[in-house]
Amino acid sequence: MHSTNLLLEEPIRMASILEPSKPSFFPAMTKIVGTLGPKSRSVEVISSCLKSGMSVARFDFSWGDLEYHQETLENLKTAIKSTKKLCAVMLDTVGPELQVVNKGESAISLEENASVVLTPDQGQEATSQLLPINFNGLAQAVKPGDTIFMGQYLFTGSETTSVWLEVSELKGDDVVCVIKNSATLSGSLFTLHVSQVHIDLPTLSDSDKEVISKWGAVNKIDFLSLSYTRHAKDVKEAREFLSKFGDLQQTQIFAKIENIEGLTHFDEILSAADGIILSRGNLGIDLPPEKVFLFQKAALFKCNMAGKPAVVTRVVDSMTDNLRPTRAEATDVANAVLDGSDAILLGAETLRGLYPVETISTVGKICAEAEKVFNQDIYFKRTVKFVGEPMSHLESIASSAVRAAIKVKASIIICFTSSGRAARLIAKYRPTMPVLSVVIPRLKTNQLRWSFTGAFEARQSLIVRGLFPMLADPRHPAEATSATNESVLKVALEHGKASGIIKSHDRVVVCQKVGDASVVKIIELED
Ligand SMILES: Nc1ncnc2c1ncn2[C@@H]1O[C@H](COP(=O)(O)OP(=O)(O)O)[C@@H](O)[C@H]1O
Ligand SMILES: C=C(OP(=O)(O)O)C(=O)O
Ligand SMILES: [K+]
Ligand SMILES: [Mg+2]
Repeated sequence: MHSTNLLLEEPIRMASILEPSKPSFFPAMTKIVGTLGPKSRSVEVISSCLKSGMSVARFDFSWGDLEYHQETLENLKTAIKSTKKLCAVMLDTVGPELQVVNKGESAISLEENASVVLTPDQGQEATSQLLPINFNGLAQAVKPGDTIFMGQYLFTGSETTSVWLEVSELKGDDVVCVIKNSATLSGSLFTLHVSQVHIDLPTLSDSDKEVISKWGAVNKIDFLSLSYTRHAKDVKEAREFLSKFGDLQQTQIFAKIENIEGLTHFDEILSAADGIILSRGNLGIDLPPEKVFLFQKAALFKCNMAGKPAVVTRVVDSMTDNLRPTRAEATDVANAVLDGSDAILLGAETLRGLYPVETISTVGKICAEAEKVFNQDIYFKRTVKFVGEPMSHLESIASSAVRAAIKVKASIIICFTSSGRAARLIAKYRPTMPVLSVVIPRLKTNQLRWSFTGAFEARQSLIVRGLFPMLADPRHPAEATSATNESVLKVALEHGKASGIIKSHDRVVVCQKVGDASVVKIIELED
C-alpha cells in the first residue's frame, strides 16, 4: 500500500480524495478475519474471500458440530491451494455463552410488553411464552430490573431479529421477563447476553475442551479465540490446557473482551494473552453506547504499545443483508484503523450474510484509504516516547529499520525471523510500507520424527497489520551465515518483485543477523 500519504493534519485538496487507490497485491495492510459458515463454506466462495483479502478464517464453535466445521476447513485448505493465498485458522470457543435451547428450531415471535419466562428446564419446548436456556444458575445471578439481550446467533443488533428483556420476577429457577420490543427470532441459535452480570460458568467449557482436543489438535490451529475472557487466569488455564497437546504448543491465544468484567481486568489479560479481540458485539451490550469508542481507543493503544495484535469486531453488520455498509459503518472501519487495529473480524456478515465476498473487499478498501491518512510520524514518536530508554537491542533495531525505510522511501522492509518476534516488533512501529517476514525454518525433533518450525510463525503473522509472511526454503541452513542470508535474501527480493511490491531501482531495507550482529541494511536494486 505504497501511495502518497495524505495527512489529516494538513489541508487536503478535496478533489484528491477521489483519486483511485493504486492496485496492489494485497488490499490493505490491515488484516481481515472472516467467520466461515453457511454462506461461506464452499471452495468457490472461500477462494473469493481469500482473493478479496481474508487472511484468517474463524471457526466459531458457538454453533455447528465438529464434522460441519471440518468440512468447511477442508474446503478452506482446497481454496488455499488453488489461490496460493496463505490463511490462518482460528478456533473460537463457546465459553460461558447463554443460549436458548430451541430443539424445534422454530421461529419465535415476541410481542412488546408481553411476558416470557426463561427456564433451565431443557425438556420444555421453546415458545413465545417459555424459553428453555442452557444455564441453571440464571435466577441466582439476576434481579428484577436487570436487562437481558436476546438475538439470533452472531446478532447484528437489528431490532427485527433481537429483543431486549427486563427481568420482572424470579420464580424458583425461572426468570420472568417483560419484552421491551417486538421481534421474531429465527435461525439456528439464539444467544443471550445478561448486561453487567457475572455468569458463574467456566471460561473454557467442557465442550470447548472436547473441541480443542478433537478438532483443534488435529488441525493444528494457529489461534484460539477465548470467548468471554474475564481474568488473566482464564488465559493461563487455556494455555495450560493447550500445552497438553503437542501440536498446540505454538497456538496463540487471543482473549476476547466481551463484557465489563474483562474490560476491568484488561491490563492483566493483555499481558497474559498473545493478542486481543475487542468483541464489540457482546461488549457493546455490556457497555453503554457512549462508552464504546473510549474503550476502543484506550484498548487499541495499549495493544499497540505492547506490540500485540488487536482485532476489532462487528463493523459492517448491515452488509449481512445489503451490498453496501451504512455511512456510519464505513467511517467506523476507517476509525478502527486510525485507532490502531491490526485486523477487522467479520461475524454474521460472512457466516450467514448475503454478500461475504463483497463485505471483505469493501472493508479492505476502507482500511486501505484509512491507512493512507494514518499519521505514522506522530504514532512513531509517541511509541518511541512510550517505550523510553534504554530500548532493548531488538526494539532499537526494529524502530531503526522502520525509520530508515521511511526516510529512504523504501518500498518494503524484509525481516528475517524464526520466532516471528523481530517481524512483530517492526510491525509495532506501523511502517507505511509492507514488511515481508521471511520465516527461516529450524529443524527440530520430538525424538520420534524430524520436523521444521516456521509454519505457525508464518501464519500467525497473518493477523498483524503490515506483516506478509514468506516461508524460506528449509534447505537453507537456519544459522545466519552471510552466504545463507544472501541466497535467502535473493529469493525474498524475487518474491517481492513477483508480487509487484518491489520495482526496479527501488530501495529495500533488510533486517537480519549476520554472524552475531543484528543488522539493518539498505539496498538499492540495480534492475
Ligand atoms: N534465521 C535467521 N537468519 C538471519 N537473521 C535472523 C534469523 N532469525 C532472526 N534473525 C534476525 O536476528 C535478529 C534478532 O531476531 P530474534 O527476534 O532474536 O529472532 P526471531 O525473530 O527469530 O525471534 C533480527 O534482526 C532478525 O531479523
Ligand atoms: C466477536 C464477538 O463474539 P462472537 O462473534 O463470537 O459472538 C463479539 O461479540 O463481537
Ligand atoms: K463464540
Ligand atoms: Mg461475542
